Amino acid sequence: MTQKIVIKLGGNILKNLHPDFFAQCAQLKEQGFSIIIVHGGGSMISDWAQKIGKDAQFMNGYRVTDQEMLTIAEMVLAGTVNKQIVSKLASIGLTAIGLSGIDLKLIEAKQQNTQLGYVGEVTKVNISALHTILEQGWVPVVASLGVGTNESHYNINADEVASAIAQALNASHLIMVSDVDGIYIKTSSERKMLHKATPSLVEYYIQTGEISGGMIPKARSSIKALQHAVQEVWIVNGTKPLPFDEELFVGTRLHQEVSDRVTLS
Ligand SMILES: Nc1ncnc2c1ncn2[C@@H]1O[C@H](COP(=O)(O)OP(=O)(O)O)[C@@H](O)[C@H]1O
Ligand SMILES: CC(=O)N[C@@H](CCC(=O)OP(=O)(O)O)C(=O)O
Repeated sequence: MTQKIVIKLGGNILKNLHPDFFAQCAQLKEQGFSIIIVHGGGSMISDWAQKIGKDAQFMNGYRVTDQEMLTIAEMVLAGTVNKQIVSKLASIGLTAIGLSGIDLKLIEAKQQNTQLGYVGEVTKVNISALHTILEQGWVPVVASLGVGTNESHYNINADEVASAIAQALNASHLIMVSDVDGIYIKTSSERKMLHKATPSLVEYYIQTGEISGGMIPKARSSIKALQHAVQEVWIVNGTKPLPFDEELFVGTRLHQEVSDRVTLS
């Protein structure tokens, strides 16, 4: 079976993605990997909300989403952002199909927390729909929305959608492309990048408050993916080329606890 790589694109990085990013996606496909792109667009949702005089409000990295904000999120994520990425992939010769988690009921969800309104957490990924798309050799580009029972729609953190898809597809890698080099940790005298870490270390830094804001859902989603057979999660800066050369790796590389590792002989 072909190995799968899930690539998550954060909203902040979309305007400043390294010019080679899409060509690198094409190279992965040429090398025989299936790739799945999941995207957010948090900063664009906030910009459009502001245009109609609506302030963005967050709790632990999640956007408080009332009906009006959900509508903005749907327009921005499934509309402009999704189609921009599809067009970029098409421009380098890949056949990309843009979907939101609502299409094909790709992402089923339930309300995460009543205080957040229409924010969902993933309950199910429609794997057979994704397999059908991948079997065509197409690249699915998934906007982070979900559908609940009674057809309600939800705004879902894109890191969580990417992680759920990586888990469901048994992806080998989940690559979180963000606007920071990786996870930074403050020591008494300096701010250092965490180059390699296990889930328990990441959880520790969430508890100490070193990891905060939007990095909390990213870190927790990464931990979940690793607990479900994803071999590695990378948190990398999208202004730089994807670091496929191990020697030149820049970013945070998260791997399973040593005792959890499955060795293939
Ligand atoms: N320990 C940390 N290391 C790096 N970034 C952190 C850390 N704690 C909080 N952050 C914040 O998390 C942000 C990344 O999360 P987010 O903005 O949601 O990214 P994305 O849009 O790529 O999903 C960083 O820009 C930074 O402001
Ligand atoms: C519930 C929730 O917070 N949803 C996110 C969905 C977009 C997202 O995750 O975008 P980034 O990847 O750019 O952060 C939001 O509304 O901002």
